[in-house]
Amino acid sequence: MTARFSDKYLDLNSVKELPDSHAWESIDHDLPSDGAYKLESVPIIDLNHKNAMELIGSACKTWGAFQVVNHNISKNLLDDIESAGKRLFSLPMQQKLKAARSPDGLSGYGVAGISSFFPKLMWSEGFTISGSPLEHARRLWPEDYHRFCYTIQDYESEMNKLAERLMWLILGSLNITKEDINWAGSKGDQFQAGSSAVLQLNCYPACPDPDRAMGLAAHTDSTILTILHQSNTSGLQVFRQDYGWIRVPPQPGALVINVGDLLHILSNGWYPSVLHRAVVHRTQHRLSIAYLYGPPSSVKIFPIPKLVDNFHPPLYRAITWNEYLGTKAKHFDKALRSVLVRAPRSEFLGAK
Ligand SMILES: C=C1C[C@]23C[C@H]1CC[C@H]2[C@@]12CCC[C@@](C)(C(=O)O1)[C@H]2[C@@H]3C(=O)O
Ligand SMILES: O=C(O)CCC(=O)C(=O)O
Ligand SMILES: [Fe+2]
Repeated sequence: MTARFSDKYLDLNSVKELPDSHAWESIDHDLPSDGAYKLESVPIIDLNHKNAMELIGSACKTWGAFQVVNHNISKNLLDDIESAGKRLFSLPMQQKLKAARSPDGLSGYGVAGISSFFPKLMWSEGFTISGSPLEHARRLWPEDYHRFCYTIQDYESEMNKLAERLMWLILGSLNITKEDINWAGSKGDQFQAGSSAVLQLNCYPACPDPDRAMGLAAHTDSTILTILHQSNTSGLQVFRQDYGWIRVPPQPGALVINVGDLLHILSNGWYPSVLHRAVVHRTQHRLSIAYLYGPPSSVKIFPIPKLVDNFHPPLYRAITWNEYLGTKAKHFDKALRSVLVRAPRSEFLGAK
């Protein structure tokens, strides 16, 4: 079912009643923490802690996500990127549409790419930046596009350093060192060279009927890891087996780290990618900025040989980030399964 153009580009900020195009059926809003017992949320890890690596390893295994503090990203930069996002989303709709994402492109303004897999539209707007933001920024602010571009550049370069540091901490917790991965190089310079990250700005306007609306539907990220900066408004939830949806409360200055599908493959299934979603509010709007970090786009990703032995055969075949994004665009939540080496047993094939 495809939504009409007018639904897809509805100005959510001016809608007084939830339209049918955005009204979801049966959203599971019952959180275990609302009930009789409280389950804590993803751990908050101090990167200066002497056991940071072990703490991160155990968070990746049990949650597939954690928050970090003492990450060395300045408050100024976090505030700047948030203001840049606010400035963008508060532009009039006809201005934002000048930078609309083209049907076959990654970059630009529009609904989340995964929208086509759901019968209803999400209560959010997105702006995706892959490569230089110049062309789109010029269309948004013909007179004053530099400021936006500088902020994006600063933010991406700081995030790249943090993402790399986190990747080595995560892999380190599995006893993997820089010598075990040739594409990342001992200096990690290939990562710098290949444009290997995408920046996603998400805006969730206040919603007249939040219980029947979905900000961003449940998904895993097609990345090695994602660094998420959520403004001081709640909304992010992660799914934990046997418990259900758990809130990830905003913690001032902390960044949320998600394990993505490519790390799931690299770790041969030791660190599963985390299913997550964003819900919306009646009165508060919310902004989030996701730094989606991956390998150079044409490097083959496969289970790290050190993690493979007779008892742990490789679960996934080799695939590049580019190929994986194509697979995700086609199979969405069945993408990871389609990269499995062995065909899944028939009972796992599901109805579709
Ligand atoms: C590099 C990426 C990763 C993408 C696709 C492409 C550009 C935009 C990313 C997101 C961002 C929003 C959630 C998501 C699920 C979406 O719809 O677009 C992400 C998706 C993925 O992680 O699969
Ligand atoms: O807004 C959020 O908290 C989640 C965003 C997200 O999952 C994404 O951009 O991939
Ligand atoms: Fe995500």
